[in-house]
Amino acid sequence: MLSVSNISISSGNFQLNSISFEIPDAQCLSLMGPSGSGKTTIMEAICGLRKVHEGEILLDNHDITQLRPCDRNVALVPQDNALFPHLTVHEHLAFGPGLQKWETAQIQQRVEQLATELGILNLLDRKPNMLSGGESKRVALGRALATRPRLLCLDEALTGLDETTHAETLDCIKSSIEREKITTLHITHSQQEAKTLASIKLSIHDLIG
Ligand SMILES: Nc1ncnc2c1ncn2[C@@H]1O[C@H](COP(=O)(O)OP(=O)(O)OP(=O)(O)O)[C@@H](O)[C@H]1O
Repeated sequence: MLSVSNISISSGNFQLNSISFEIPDAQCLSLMGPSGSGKTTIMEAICGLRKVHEGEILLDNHDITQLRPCDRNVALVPQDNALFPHLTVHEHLAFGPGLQKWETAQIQQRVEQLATELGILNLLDRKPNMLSGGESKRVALGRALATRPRLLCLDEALTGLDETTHAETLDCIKSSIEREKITTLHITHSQQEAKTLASIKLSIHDLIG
């Protein structure tokens, strides 16, 4: 469960105060609202990429408010995927488990499991410049899920895909979230995405009053 209590965050002159919300275990919350209203700022604070001046963020009752991003057990899929140009798909999926020093056999098992579930088993030797938009998104999702984080953050993760790929990738994300039983924070402008993924829908206006 994610519990955000009365946090204050700033980006330059932009300031958000007293932001509070909860996401129960294994549920997906879709956060919606106009451009520039602060959705990404909130997500970045939860990921540890932005300083929280007041309040606290609890993940499974563990206070992560001031932890380093890598110590939070939180994974992010950014809008542009941020894949590593020099790494293969296999290396992307193995990246997090490798950093956490998993045993080689465990890493291989997890890579094969995710690649199978995400439908990218045939792409394991490719680098990002040889992937389509939908394939790149699946790789970014696989990399995010690899270490079995406690929270998945999807920041407008499906923007820019054509209609068919969008629908297929949305289904793929929904299946992954359900299979992995992962608590998810999803930022979107799309009612359709929210309807498909979310058990809780929240407008940023509900948070800032
Ligand atoms: N590094 C920064 N320095 C100054 N202002 C910033 C910085 N990052 C974001 N902002 C400002 O903070 C505000 C909130 O931005 P944020 O990206 O959180 O909005 P958003 O709701 O996610 O928007 P969008 O839907 O367009 O992605 C905006 O006014 C933006 O200009």
